[in-house]
Amino acid sequence: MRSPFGTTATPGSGAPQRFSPSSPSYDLAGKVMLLGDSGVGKTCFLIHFKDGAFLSKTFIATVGIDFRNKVVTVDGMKVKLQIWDTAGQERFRSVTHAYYRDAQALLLLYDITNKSSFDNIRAWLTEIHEYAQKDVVIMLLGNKADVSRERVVRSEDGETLAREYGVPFMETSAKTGMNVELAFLAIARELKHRAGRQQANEPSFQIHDYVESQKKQPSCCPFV
Ligand SMILES: Nc1nc2c(ncn2[C@@H]2O[C@H](COP(=O)(O)OP(=O)(O)OP(=O)(O)O)[C@@H](O)[C@H]2O)c(=O)[nH]1
Repeated sequence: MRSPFGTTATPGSGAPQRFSPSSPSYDLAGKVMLLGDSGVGKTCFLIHFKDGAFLSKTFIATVGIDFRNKVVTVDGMKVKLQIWDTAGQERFRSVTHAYYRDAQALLLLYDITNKSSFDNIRAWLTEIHEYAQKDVVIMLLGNKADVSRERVVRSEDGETLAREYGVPFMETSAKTGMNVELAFLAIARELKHRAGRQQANEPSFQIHDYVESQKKQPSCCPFV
């Protein structure tokens, strides 16, 4: 039986189990998908998290879907994130829909320098509600926060939209790395929390509070 977190589960128990020493070197695993319009920076976001590097300026649109694994440590627990990078182009949508169903978390990106990528977020959320699990963790990310001169979406607008849908929000930069790791760490902590892996003395985890307390703001926001 497959557990909702991809870990080995005792048949009938339903709960994720700790891996034995002979099993892979992580305690918990989860599937995360990157979604958003073409060109918002999903591939760069993943590459920055995985390799700490920013890809060249050449934009090569993702074809179909691809994934990378990375293990992060949260309070001594190793959480393997299987991160799926989807193609933002409309013509690949039917392919990516098939992958929504067993994702535990979705990072939904728009580009702060591209208004239509922000305007399309509602349509993305409609698709998510149609195809993803009801309790999927969603985080809204306004990417390319490093290019403040070309900003056309105010940070407040991202915050208002996120509040409307009850999801955490932050601005990010796949170029400088601003809030990139934080987004994945917040997801890993939430997965750990949902799997009931809190220590007895740990306070209950609230993803909104965690993101709000940890996120960095862009150094200057001269948007008028
Ligand atoms: N300045 C800046 N440029 C970025 C950032 N993230 C991505 N880019 C650039 O934006 C372009 C598109 O980035 P990708 O990561 O390929 O976009 P994508 O969302 O994966 O696009 P699809 O694969 O078509 O869905 C590339 O030229 C990147 O170099 C960022 O945070 N800041």
